[in-house]
Amino acid sequence: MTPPVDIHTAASRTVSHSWDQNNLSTSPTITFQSPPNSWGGALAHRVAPKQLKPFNTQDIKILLLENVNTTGQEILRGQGYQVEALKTSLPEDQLIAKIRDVHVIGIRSKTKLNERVLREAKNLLVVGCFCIGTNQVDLEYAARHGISVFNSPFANSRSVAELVIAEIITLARQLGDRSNEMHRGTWNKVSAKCWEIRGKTLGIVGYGHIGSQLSVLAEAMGMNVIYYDVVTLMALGTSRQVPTLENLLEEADFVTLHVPDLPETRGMISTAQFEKMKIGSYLINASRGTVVDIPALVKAMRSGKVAGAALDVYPNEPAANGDYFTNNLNQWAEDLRSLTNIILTPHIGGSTEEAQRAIGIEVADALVRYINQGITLGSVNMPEAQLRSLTLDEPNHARVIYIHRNVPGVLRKVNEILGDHNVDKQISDSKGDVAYLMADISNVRYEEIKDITDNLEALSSCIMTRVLY
Ligand SMILES: NC(=O)C1=CN([C@@H]2O[C@H](COP(=O)(O)OP(=O)(O)OC[C@H]3O[C@@H](n4cnc5c(N)ncnc54)[C@H](O)[C@@H]3O)[C@@H](O)[C@H]2O)C=CC1
Ligand SMILES: O=C(O)C(=O)COP(=O)(O)O
Repeated sequence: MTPPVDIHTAASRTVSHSWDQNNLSTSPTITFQSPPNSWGGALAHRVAPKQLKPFNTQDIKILLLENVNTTGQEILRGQGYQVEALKTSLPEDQLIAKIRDVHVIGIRSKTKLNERVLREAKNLLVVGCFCIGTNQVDLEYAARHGISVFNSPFANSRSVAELVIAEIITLARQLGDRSNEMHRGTWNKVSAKCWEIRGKTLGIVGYGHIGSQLSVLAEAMGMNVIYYDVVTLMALGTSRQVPTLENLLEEADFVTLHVPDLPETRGMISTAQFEKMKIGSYLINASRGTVVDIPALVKAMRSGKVAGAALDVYPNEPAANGDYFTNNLNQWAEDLRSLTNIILTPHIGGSTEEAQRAIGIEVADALVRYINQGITLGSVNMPEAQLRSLTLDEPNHARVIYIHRNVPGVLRKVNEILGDHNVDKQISDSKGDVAYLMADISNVRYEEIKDITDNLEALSSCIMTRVLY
């Protein structure tokens, strides 16, 4: 095909991984649509954004796992992308087979995108975590291979906080047990060891989006709130930060965990911590299953040290709904099921209509912005870079995106390559070993785009190059 001179009608692949020469698309002719209005004020501007190519949007293949909300699916389909949406996560081998083919993957908390899986993802540009946690993705490996990762940092925080409030009262009044008894036909009216929550102390471990929201709700119900966090944070209401986890455990009637999955938080609540807790206190974990040593919890509950617990998360969680909560999945599952006053829920902390809709919109918008415009605002593993959109007033402009290793001298070399053009605007930022450069250049002829791409890819620092025009 003879390329036309006008870059607006040009058809050429101008995005590539330096480590993979598989074409993302070989015949793109349709332009991208404009980003949605939900970008918000910061990105809005008066002149209509130009539709950037080179891809036929229908060439962009997206795999959505774990029942991503239809709001998100519709935004992506509205762009013309090919979207396959599955209700469950996939076993690793099936995931590998599918991920080889796609440019974008959307997941929730179950799908593990570890190095083994990502190594096979030769065409992958971007990952959307349609949830808060990103511990299921090897963020560093992804960044080093030019794959940006986005999430929704707080759209389900309120849902988790409300669930925890419900659990505090449910545990204090042994509602789960009374309800189970009634379901079995047993009337068992008791008040022994059933309490009001008014005046009791709630200890929040991790005072971030969820912990701080919970703090406000708990105080409104008359609880005293203390919290422990590795950083010093402003206390909301009359809550109080305590200096150590031990202080919190010794003082709290209810301990609730809201920390991310990190090496330091794994097994954070184990035998030594249960020993510090008050006799007859309660434990709630809606963070990650790795944070609590479950056999130690079982022991603490059998001994009466812990009067009740609510667990929403587990070290191993099944890929789909079904009768999976057995010892085959987690070796202590039957022990947990045999305890009284324990609420076991299947990781539903963020599972409300409101949260899932909001997450769908937020993450899908971020993916569209990244695919169509290269904007990394909100990325959890790339430097955040934003340039205002190219507009129809700028006909022969191109946006150069260069993801590269963060080593000295790169900018000079890139600017030599772009040197024959006027660089209208440029942004460059780094995060650890990876840097992200975006430059809008003017007076670009179609023939020059391939040269620019080839020259950038020839640099030893190159991770991935995209030229949008
Ligand atoms: N059950 C569910 O469905 C959901 C679970 N989650 C989990 O909840 C976690 C917390 O969520 P957010 O509040 O949004 O996170 P966040 O990032 O806003 O807050 C986490 C807080 O934990 C603190 N922290 C980190 N390491 C710590 C340590 N070793 N000791 C004490 N504090 C520590 C941080 O400084 C931060 O203030 C998420 O990472 C996710 O794993 C989130 C949403 C839904
Ligand atoms: O948002 C999170 O981190 C959660 O744990 C919720 O995960 P989910 O979307 O329900 O798989």
